[in-house]
Amino acid sequence: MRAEDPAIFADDAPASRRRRRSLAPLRMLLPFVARYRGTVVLALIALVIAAGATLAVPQAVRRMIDYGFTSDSSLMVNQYFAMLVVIALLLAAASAARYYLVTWLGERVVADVRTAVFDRIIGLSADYFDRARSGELVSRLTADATQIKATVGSSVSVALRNLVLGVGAATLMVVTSPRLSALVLLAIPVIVLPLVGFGRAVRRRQRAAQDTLAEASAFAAENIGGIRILQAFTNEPFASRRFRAAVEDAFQAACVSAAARAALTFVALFLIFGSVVAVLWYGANEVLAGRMTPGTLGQFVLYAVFAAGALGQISEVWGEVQQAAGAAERLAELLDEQPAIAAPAAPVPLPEPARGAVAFENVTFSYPARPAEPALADFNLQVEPGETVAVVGPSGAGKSTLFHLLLRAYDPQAGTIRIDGIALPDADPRAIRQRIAVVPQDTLIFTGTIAENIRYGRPEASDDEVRAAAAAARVAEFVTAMPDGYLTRVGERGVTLSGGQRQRIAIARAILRDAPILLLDEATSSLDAESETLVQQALEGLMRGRTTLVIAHRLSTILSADRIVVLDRGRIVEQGTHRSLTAEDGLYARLARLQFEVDAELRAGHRAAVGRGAAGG
Ligand SMILES: Nc1ncnc2c1ncn2[C@@H]1O[C@H](COP(=O)(O)OP(=O)(O)OP(=O)(O)O)[C@@H](O)[C@H]1O
Repeated sequence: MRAEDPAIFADDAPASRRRRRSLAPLRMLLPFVARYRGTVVLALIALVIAAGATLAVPQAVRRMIDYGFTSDSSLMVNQYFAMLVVIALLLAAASAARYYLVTWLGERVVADVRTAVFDRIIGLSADYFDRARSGELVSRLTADATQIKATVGSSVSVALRNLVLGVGAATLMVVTSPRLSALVLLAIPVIVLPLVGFGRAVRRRQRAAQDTLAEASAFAAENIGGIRILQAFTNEPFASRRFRAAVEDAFQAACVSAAARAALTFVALFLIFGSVVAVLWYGANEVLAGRMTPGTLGQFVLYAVFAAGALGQISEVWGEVQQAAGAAERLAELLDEQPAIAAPAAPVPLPEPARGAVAFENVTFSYPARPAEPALADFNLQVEPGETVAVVGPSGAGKSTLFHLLLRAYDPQAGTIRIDGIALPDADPRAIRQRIAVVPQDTLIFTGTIAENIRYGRPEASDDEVRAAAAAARVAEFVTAMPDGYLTRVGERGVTLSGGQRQRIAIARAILRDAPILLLDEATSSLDAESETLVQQALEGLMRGRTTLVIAHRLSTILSADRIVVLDRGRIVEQGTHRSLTAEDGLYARLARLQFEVDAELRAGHRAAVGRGAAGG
């Protein structure tokens, strides 16, 4: 989707709204966690020690109440307090260790998940990106992954700690006073049943909140990406309104989710502590009747508070774990995505040395997004090694589609495409792409230095090779005038460079890549005469000795091509040289009259003006 048509946003539903109730999606994390078994075991040990130390506290408290205060010997009191200090020390050390280990695990796992998801995304083929929205993918990599970090790095450990503590406290409650415990047992269904119901509602609302947030992120990413177009169309108020609406939706969804969670917390805390008060009241009467010591009641109440607190905390993090299950599901969907185009089990190696022969044989292809409309129909074209073929034709004729198919972004539904005699599906797509250099119409410039941007053509190239490519592509001409030379930083997408400069960087990349086949999509944006001459010279250097398919927009390119192929609606309608095709007076002649001659006239006019200016100066 393009930045200039944000209206499409409104019609887009989020990629998936499947609702699942279970925690099963969290299973995807198992292989990631299993890599760090040692840490998991250490964390569990720390967890059990901390829980054990906590559970020892009420024992010490009972002794203190029953014997400590009544005994004449102050030695006993000292002993119990010393015991409490040791317990506190153990508790503190084990809790700190558990905190560190579990946080480490959370950070580690989420780093691994992020890397795995990113690797998977960049390995997917073009048809996936025809459907997907980059903003939403980024939101999954950031927001969803963070959610999982919170879960693995804290919620799960809180839940586990409270589970151990809760079970331990409950057992010790029974040991301390079976009668009071029976009373508590009666209260449990009263507590648990409403919690389960509320938990479901919370989960549903949280996934909704997360989905709306991803919507807002996708919208922001698209519009910031296309900020210049957005501003040029003065669509700021419109975009602002749309974003505000998306953010408000996210806010509303978050509020609903928070309200549900607040209600859950209210119900949980009130029911739990209400029950404790009831039990305490009963126990107090038992003590007054002399059926129980005050220390035992104190111990029981402490265990009950621990058990209740544990249950309360579990109910609180339960929502977070549910939320993480939603996030894990979204990431698992990405990890399960299979690229439509992958290397065969036993790829056929491309012949060495490369010759650069290209053949389209009876190729019929329609884009997956538009299956009824063939972009190429029964298309045949043989390009000899070293030959330059100019492809011309009206907009939408299928010119760029030829490039997509050669690069194996898509597979045709019928026919075969060969490079050096090997059918593309038989080879490794990466091996094919390594034989091809692309100079696109719009050069993608990354944030970084000019040298880094050129090196994109072949990351392992040496500094000298980068410099040589830059010189051949006439990049050197403008780089030497820049304050930091090749180390000058260019803004995101090259906003600090002119169109001609960006094109020359693209050419330098292709020169550095040094591939036998060159796919050149000439820029339509007109350059001034001087830039154009420089770009033209750079291109001539690049095309020499390579098989070149060029989507041509300039007369000079067409005149220097060995052959011109005229495409219309996915078929070749004419072939020949400029001279023969002009004589035919068909589609080419019409296009040439409309486009190329106008170009030539403009240039002639421009040169005359420059000449006059020079003469006058
Ligand atoms: N990713 C895509 N999904 C669906 N249809 C597509 C896709 N890309 C191109 N098309 C359609 O395929 C047809 C051929 O497009 P192609 O980009 O090859 O034309 P072109 O000759 O390069 O046009 P232009 O000169 O305007 O760039 C067009 O009808 C176009 O709308």
